[in-house]
Amino acid sequence: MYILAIDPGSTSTKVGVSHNKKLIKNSVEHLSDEFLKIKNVIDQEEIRFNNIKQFLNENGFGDLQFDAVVARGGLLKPIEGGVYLVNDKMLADLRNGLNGEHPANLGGTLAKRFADIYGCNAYIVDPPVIDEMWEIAKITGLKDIERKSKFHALNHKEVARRVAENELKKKYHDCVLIVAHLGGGITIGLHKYGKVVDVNNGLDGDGPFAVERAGGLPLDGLIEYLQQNSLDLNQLKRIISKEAGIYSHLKTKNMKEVESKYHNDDYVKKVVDAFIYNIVKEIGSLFSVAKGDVDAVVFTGGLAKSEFFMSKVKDYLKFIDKVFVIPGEYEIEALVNGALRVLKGEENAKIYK
Ligand SMILES: Nc1ncnc2c1ncn2[C@@H]1O[C@H](COP(=O)(O)OP(=O)(O)O)[C@@H](O)[C@H]1O
Ligand SMILES: CCCC(=O)OP(=O)(O)O
Repeated sequence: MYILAIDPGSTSTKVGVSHNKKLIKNSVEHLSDEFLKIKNVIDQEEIRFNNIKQFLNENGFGDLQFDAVVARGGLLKPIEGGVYLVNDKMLADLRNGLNGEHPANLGGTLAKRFADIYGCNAYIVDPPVIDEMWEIAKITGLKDIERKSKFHALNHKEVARRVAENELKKKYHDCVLIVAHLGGGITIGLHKYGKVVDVNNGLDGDGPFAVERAGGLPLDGLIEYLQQNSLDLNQLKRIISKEAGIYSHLKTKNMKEVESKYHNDDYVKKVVDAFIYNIVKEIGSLFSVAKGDVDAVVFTGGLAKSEFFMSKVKDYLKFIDKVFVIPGEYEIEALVNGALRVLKGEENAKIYK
């Protein structure tokens, strides 16, 4: 069976072509001035579609007859985890940015365009809005405001399954894990018996600050900041999700560069130490609500590739028996596996309503 997997990021789209347990992965870069000028994510669809098509043609995949096209889904309404058929309702919600703006909104629309060419189905798997959160974890100190589940669900679930099966020799559904995805955004979630029962919203200002994201902010400071800088809400949202975090302090999103300056620049050291402090604080809070009954803590994402950052967090976590590092992300693998489960009849595709 041939499967095409599509995972849109901010300036690239990761593409996977899978056939009989072989997987070829590549990152298709969108670097044209025309692309970089586009303000709304959803308006990037045409360029991304053409770039992916060009990649398939140039790499000998142009004539393949795919059996399914599968993509990282976007900011839909909150739904349970699983594989979903891309339908008209989903396409409309993705195009309208129902629950926010994110490159993953293009996953479903691109998958559908390619699937229509091959005459097969398009699917999404575990989009960032899957919501398995305990009700207690959603209640905040203001009646009308609820915490939302928006996280790197696809990679969280895949690495959690891998650690459960390969390291702990248990089923994912029998484990309690704290998974920390450390990338441009950071999400740290408590996986209890197969469900992500508490996790910080990695996009909109919750949890630890990340490479480009603000995380939770003191409200009085935020109100003053909004007034002093005369910002409208869209500008504020952009700052919180793209121009905050490490970037707001150090004016770079390249954490290798940050790492190289740590020992020679006092301000870099101060910010990085605070960055690590906030990550382990979030892990500690989940450890507490799990009453300390945790099989393992798992680190993943781009920053988990760095021995420097990993040794700093591990230094705080000496009280936890098992800490695993699964560097990078396994989103393409998770997409292919999801589509295969449906094609083999092991799982039914859910219908988005
Ligand atoms: N080997 C490494 N050492 C330190 N930082 C790294 C390394 N590899 C990637 N990063 C950092 O990880 C971040 C990107 O992580 P990634 O999970 O790829 O993010 P995203 O998918 O959110 O863009 C960047 O800030 C990048 O500089
Ligand atoms: C937290 C929701 C998904 C997300 O933020 O993904 P990226 O960090 O890859 O933008």
